[in-house]
Amino acid sequence: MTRAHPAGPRHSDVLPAHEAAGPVPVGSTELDALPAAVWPRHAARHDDGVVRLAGIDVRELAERHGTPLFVVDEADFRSRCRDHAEAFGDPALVHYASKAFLCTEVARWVADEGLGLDVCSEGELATAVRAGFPGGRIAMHGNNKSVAELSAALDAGVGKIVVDSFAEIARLDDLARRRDVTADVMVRVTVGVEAHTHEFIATAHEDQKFGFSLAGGDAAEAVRRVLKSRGLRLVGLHSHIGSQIFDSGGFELAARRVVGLLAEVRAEHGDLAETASGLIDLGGGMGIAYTAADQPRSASWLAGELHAIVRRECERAGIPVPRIAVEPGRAIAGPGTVTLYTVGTIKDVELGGGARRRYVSVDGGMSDNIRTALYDAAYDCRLVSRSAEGSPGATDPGGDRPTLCRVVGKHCESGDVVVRDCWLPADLAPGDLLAVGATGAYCYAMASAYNKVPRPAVVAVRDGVDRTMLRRETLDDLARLEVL
Ligand SMILES: Cc1ncc(COP(=O)(O)O)c(C=O)c1O
Ligand SMILES: N[C@@H](CCCC[NH3+])C(=O)O
Repeated sequence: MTRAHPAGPRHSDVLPAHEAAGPVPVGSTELDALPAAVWPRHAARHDDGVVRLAGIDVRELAERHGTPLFVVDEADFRSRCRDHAEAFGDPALVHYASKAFLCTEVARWVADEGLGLDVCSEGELATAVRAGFPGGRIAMHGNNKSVAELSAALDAGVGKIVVDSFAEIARLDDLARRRDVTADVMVRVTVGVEAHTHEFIATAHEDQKFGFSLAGGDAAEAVRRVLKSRGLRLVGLHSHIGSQIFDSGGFELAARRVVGLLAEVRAEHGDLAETASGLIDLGGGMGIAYTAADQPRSASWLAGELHAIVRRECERAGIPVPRIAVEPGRAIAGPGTVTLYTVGTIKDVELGGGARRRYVSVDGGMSDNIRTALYDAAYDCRLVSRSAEGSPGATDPGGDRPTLCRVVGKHCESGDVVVRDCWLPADLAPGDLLAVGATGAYCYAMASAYNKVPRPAVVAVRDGVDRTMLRRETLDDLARLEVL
């Protein structure tokens, strides 16, 4: 086991919550700021103090669609697709990891931008198919793909299936031969890298469920079995080390080890130029800024690093340089979306020793954002329906200070926290709109209807126009599975 950069950079997902809130803002300008790395590329606070998203007043959005509301900046999403495509030199080598957020419309955007799509269930695949996503540009993942899922993938003409277990290799070979087709597969390799991220979202250390161990020899054996199977064709090797990663150390180590396996495969099986030597997929995991404390790297920087390391390792091993594919999810979907909430109640709680905490309850919570409860994630939260200017203490350093708040949801759970600590104006009041930034990845995708709270709507905004992509769940929707 190798730990990549054990003392790596600190970022908001690992900061103690009070530190994640940042220093006390000195005035309304700081309270009103929308840190550029965190907020959508087309978010701006206008002179009237109200935030516009792609030119649309957040109060209008709340009025038309209700809150909580996910607002997706379409041009932001698309521009991040392009950033990655340019960085990696070919849009088809960038597979958007649809688990971050997927609906039919988003699948169309990804198709439009020429990217590939990574799916990991029959449901994600069905959404892609419904969108008319070209099957050949889809890759299918999963550590326990069922016969039904593998069959659906073959029927959809999925371009690549990333095999993850010996049972799956046999299962897929059988299904492909029955259909008289050859399935293109990649072997998912567990490279033994402990990525510097939350333990729940690290995926390349040995002790976990994904992939074939490199160190234990299973990866080499998986390659042997694929090469022996008449229904399968090996098109590359795959590694994914985890998610929300800021430094390149883990990716570098993974790349080095995958290239090492590639060299072994060539030594054992000869020149597979048309097949395994052609492609390595280094997965997703690129970190984004959730608060101003986070400093994510650009796609072009990461692409430069990965290309350099793969080239160097291939030269050292004396093998041809493969193409490099990646699967960013969060880095494409995350920063362009915000969640709008309406403040419902405000409560000050004595903590002892004179300390107090202000609980600000909003109309959503852990059902639309489980990441805070699950990973202790930090978020940037702002008052967006008006400026903090005029709020007591916001402009007068001698007056009441901006208040350190905990933004909580409406669920029957004390861990129902949306933003553990953030500074908000002292005069925040019921009816004010708050927005939480960078909620495009793994928020709606992991939403639930806990406490029978309906899931929010998701709207796309672009050039002053808003469009509902997913309508708000209704009480009737919640009852639709009941068999009476
Ligand atoms: C195999 C695979 N690829 C890509 C991703 C996308 O990760 P991220 O959204 O962090 O880029 C994941 C999720 O961690 C994954 O499991
Ligand atoms: N759901 C996680 C990431 C796991 C990604 C899937 N392998 C998150 O919110 O950060």
